Amino acid sequence: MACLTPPTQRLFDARGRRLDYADRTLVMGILNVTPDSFSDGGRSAALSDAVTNAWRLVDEGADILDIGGESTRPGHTPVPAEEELRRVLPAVEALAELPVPISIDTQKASVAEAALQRGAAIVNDIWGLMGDPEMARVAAAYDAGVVAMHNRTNVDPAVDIVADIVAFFEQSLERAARAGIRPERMSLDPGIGFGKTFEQNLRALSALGEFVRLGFPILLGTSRKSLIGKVIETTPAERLPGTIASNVLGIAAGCAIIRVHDVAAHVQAARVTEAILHAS
Ligand SMILES: Nc1nc2c(c(=O)[nH]1)N=C(COP(=O)(O)OP(=O)(O)O)CN2
Ligand SMILES: Nc1ccc(C(=O)O)cc1
Repeated sequence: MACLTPPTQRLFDARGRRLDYADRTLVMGILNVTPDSFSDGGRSAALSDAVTNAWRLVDEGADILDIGGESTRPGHTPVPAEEELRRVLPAVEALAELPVPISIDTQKASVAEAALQRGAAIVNDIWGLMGDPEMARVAAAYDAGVVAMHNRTNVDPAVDIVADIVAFFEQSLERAARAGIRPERMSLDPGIGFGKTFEQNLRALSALGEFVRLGFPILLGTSRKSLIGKVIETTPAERLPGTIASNVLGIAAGCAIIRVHDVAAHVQAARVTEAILHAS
């Protein structure tokens, strides 16, 4: 199988924006320019709010800014490409001078390409290059970084989710290799909250070390998600403590990137976690 071999250095390289995760976890700040995202919908839908919130996330210590124009929460209504472009492109353009790389959170190759043309550096695909058939080609053409997230169309409680995630990653890496994407450009994400039962989400979180051992940077996205509300009844706005708990364990397991709404709190949590890990 034409699978990518893992990079030799702990560097995630997106269009020359080198993200070093050897000594510290990278924090990806979430900017949803949507009216309906599950926890921050509407907060950055107006361009002036998007710009203000983006700079705040960077001031708080975000290493990457993830811009999304379609909520993919369970039960979401799909957004046509024209509408998604109308939402994300002004934000990508207005934030081109940001000191951190922009990642475009989209499942559409046309949206990814338009954002890459305007300076985005990373494609964050919730279908791990296995959805839109043009996605891998577009990422390769721009030498973009890629976040390949595991997902499933059907939730199946009987599936061994860890084996399913590893098999999916292998297929994503094969697609990436075929399209000419370099190993240093790839990161993998188990897709917490996507196509999984509550038990499977917990199982995936408890097996992060197995994904880390594949050798590619692992991105973890648990921020304010419903699995936290299932453990302890809370609204999304009340889930920061549970989010931090999951990310601290993710860092201890070797994850390279955490994707979060609450950047300042996670920068502090990450630095303290790393200080303790380095002392041992
Ligand atoms: N790579 C990756 N991408 C993601 C992930 C994730 O875990 N990993 N979670 C999301 C859901 O969170 P968001 O706050 O963006 O919610 P929304 O889908 O309602 O906009 C959206 N995008
Ligand atoms: N896009 C998503 C948004 C939210 C969740 C969740 O709360 O589990 C999952 C996916």
